[in-house]
Amino acid sequence: MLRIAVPNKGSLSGPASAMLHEAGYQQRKESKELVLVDPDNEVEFFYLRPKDIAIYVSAGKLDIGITGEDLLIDSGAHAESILPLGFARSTFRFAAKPGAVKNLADLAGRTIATSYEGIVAKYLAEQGVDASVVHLDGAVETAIELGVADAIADVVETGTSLRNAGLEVFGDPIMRSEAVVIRRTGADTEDAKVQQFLRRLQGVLVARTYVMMDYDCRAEHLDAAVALTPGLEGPTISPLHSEGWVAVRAMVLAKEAQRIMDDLYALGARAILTTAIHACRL
Ligand SMILES: Nc1ncnc2c1ncn2[C@@H]1O[C@H](COP(=O)(O)OP(=O)(O)OP(=O)(O)O)[C@@H](O)[C@H]1O
Ligand SMILES: O=P(O)(O)OC[C@H]1O[C@H](OP(=O)(O)OP(=O)(O)O)[C@H](O)[C@@H]1O
Ligand SMILES: [Mg+2]
Repeated sequence: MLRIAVPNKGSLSGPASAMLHEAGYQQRKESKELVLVDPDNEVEFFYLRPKDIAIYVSAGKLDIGITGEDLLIDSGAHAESILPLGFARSTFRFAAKPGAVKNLADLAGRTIATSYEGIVAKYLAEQGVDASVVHLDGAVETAIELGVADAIADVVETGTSLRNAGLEVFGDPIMRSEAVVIRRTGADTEDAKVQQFLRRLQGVLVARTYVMMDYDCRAEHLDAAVALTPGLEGPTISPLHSEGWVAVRAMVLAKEAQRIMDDLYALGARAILTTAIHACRL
């Protein structure tokens, strides 16, 4: 049985379970379930606090886990990312009242509130800034107003939380993060079960990113059409019953599909269709 850690709460939890479900795995029906065995797929899921996942995986009892890159770094655990998953994308930044702190050097001798002490302490040490760090569990943006800190370091996605608290970022982003699959550093990822799990998730990522495009075009326009839809290995070309026409089928990036359809139409292609891909193995 492959043993996998899955976030039980917060921003990572819903999208992680949705991705596992799309990859054909059973997922828990209610949020109080802590362990779920999926016998058909020979997988056991452990629903754990996102901050703890890297620590469990590094201890070696769980084969892999899903967590945030920032949480992985913050934990300092002996674990590494093996597959980025494209959700829970965020940056990690310093912020303060406008004008109160202009740059990193201004933080010397000041207090910074954060839920990610590991990341902040490491970054300050690398940058040679001597500041105090105070740990808060969440809603860190309020710490300045309530006099607990001079600045904060927190996850920023849209920036709404900072704006609502009347704060402004300063300095370079400390790091960028997204959800990732992790394993214990140096663990055997050639293991067939781990490889199968990763291929399933990669299949979901591809199915979310690409659509299948079909169209008919005149044989003399085929080269120009194929340049627009090169596919992954190459498009499938089939003869049509009508003399001088061919049918073409290729995967294209979903976000480019409408532009490609316009360009194909302008070339004289017709019956241009796109269909969703539900699952795939490349
Ligand atoms: N608003 C957000 N947008 C995108 N990613 C986010 C956001 N907030 C947190 N994350 C990401 O989610 C992970 C944090 O997960 P975690 O569940 O600990 O925090 P949370 O979503 O803030 O939940 P909680 O309410 O329990 O603090 C990190 O990888 C972080 O980068
Ligand atoms: O830039 P934004 O789009 O506003 O997103 C960032 C905010 O989202 C998360 O907070 P969450 O709602 O999880 O509350 P928390 O601070 O209690 O963790 C994070 O900690 C930031 O506060
Ligand atoms: Mg949070």
